[in-house]
Amino acid sequence: MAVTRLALTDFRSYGQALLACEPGLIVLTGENGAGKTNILEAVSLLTPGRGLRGAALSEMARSDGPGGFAVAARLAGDVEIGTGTLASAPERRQVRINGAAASANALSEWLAVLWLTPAMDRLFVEGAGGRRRFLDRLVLALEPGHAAHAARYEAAMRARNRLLAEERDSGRRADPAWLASLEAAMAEHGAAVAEARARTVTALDERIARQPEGPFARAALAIEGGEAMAEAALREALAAGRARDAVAGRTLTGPHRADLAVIHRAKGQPAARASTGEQKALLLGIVLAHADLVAERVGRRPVLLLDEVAAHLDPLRRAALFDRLAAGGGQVWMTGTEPALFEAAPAGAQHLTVAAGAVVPVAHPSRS
Ligand SMILES: Nc1ncnc2c1ncn2[C@@H]1O[C@H](COP(=O)(O)OP(=O)(O)OP(=O)(O)O)[C@@H](O)[C@H]1O
Repeated sequence: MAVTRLALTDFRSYGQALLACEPGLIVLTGENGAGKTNILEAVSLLTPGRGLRGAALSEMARSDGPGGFAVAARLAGDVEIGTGTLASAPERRQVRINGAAASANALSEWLAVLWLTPAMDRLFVEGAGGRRRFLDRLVLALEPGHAAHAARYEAAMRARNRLLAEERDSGRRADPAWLASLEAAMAEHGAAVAEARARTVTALDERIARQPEGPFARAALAIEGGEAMAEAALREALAAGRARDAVAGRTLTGPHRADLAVIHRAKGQPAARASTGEQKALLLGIVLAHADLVAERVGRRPVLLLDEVAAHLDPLRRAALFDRLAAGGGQVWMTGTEPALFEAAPAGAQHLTVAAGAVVPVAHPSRS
């Protein structure tokens, strides 16, 4: 899996930008605010969801542009995918695959993208939502249908919550058949979501356990909470929980309550208690092991976006990362302010400089 060409139109700081991309390591350097993360965000939008900043679509259109933006990519194998908005509907995401309109969830059939950003440094210490989104992205790379199940589950849950709130506020009984059909949809898609997450976590945990202890601390993974239930049990639990959920104003049972528990394997301690550096190494270890797992199972390595990761690694771990990236293959986008950080990057890496809304190739820093 690789992006071979990336075209941005009125996206963030870019008016027009066109990038011919190599299939291996792509290094983007430039000063603070130059637009490096914007490029990674553009690539992250070629998958379902809101991209690596989790931002609103209207924020992504260039602020002094005409409104609306486009991110278009050619993938290895000459598939064309693209996404963006129109000025007339700045919050409505448009997706095209090979020239035809498509749903955002359909993008996962073509490309899997995983990312690590500075904001994710707090993934283990903040709320479960971020870890769930991270987990779902790991799952999506292995099971492209996951996004559709998750979206249908959420849509049915929102409709049920609304119905229960109306019943509570008006005192008029909601149509029980309508509630039951929403709960049936939640149970069907919720069970599929929980099962797919469990498969991914089990496979990834086993894979990490088999690896020798190395420069990136090994994690043990498990799913906590959310009471993973089979379809029938989830349907019954939802039906039994109507009154309680109406009072709470939200659904209190189901896979939307699950959390990804991460343990520092060697220390047997929750990741949240590990040092900042250890937490980064744990995350990186998970993402690298996952890329190997996907390559083995799906036959294609996901695209990795590593935003400002190199700067936070000591020289030993940085060299180890470059070694692993070179050994694994696959397309990896990395950013940093200093070209010197990438002196030990594998031969064949593509080095680009980002400045003033443009992206230009540069000679490898060690050779310039
Ligand atoms: N919608 C927008 N329209 C125009 N410019 C924008 C928009 N959104 C963000 N920017 C600009 O993009 C720049 C940030 O780019 P980006 O985050 O990619 O920088 P960076 O090179 O990754 O920097 P750093 O090294 O500090 O992380 C800022 O100057 C910001 O003002």
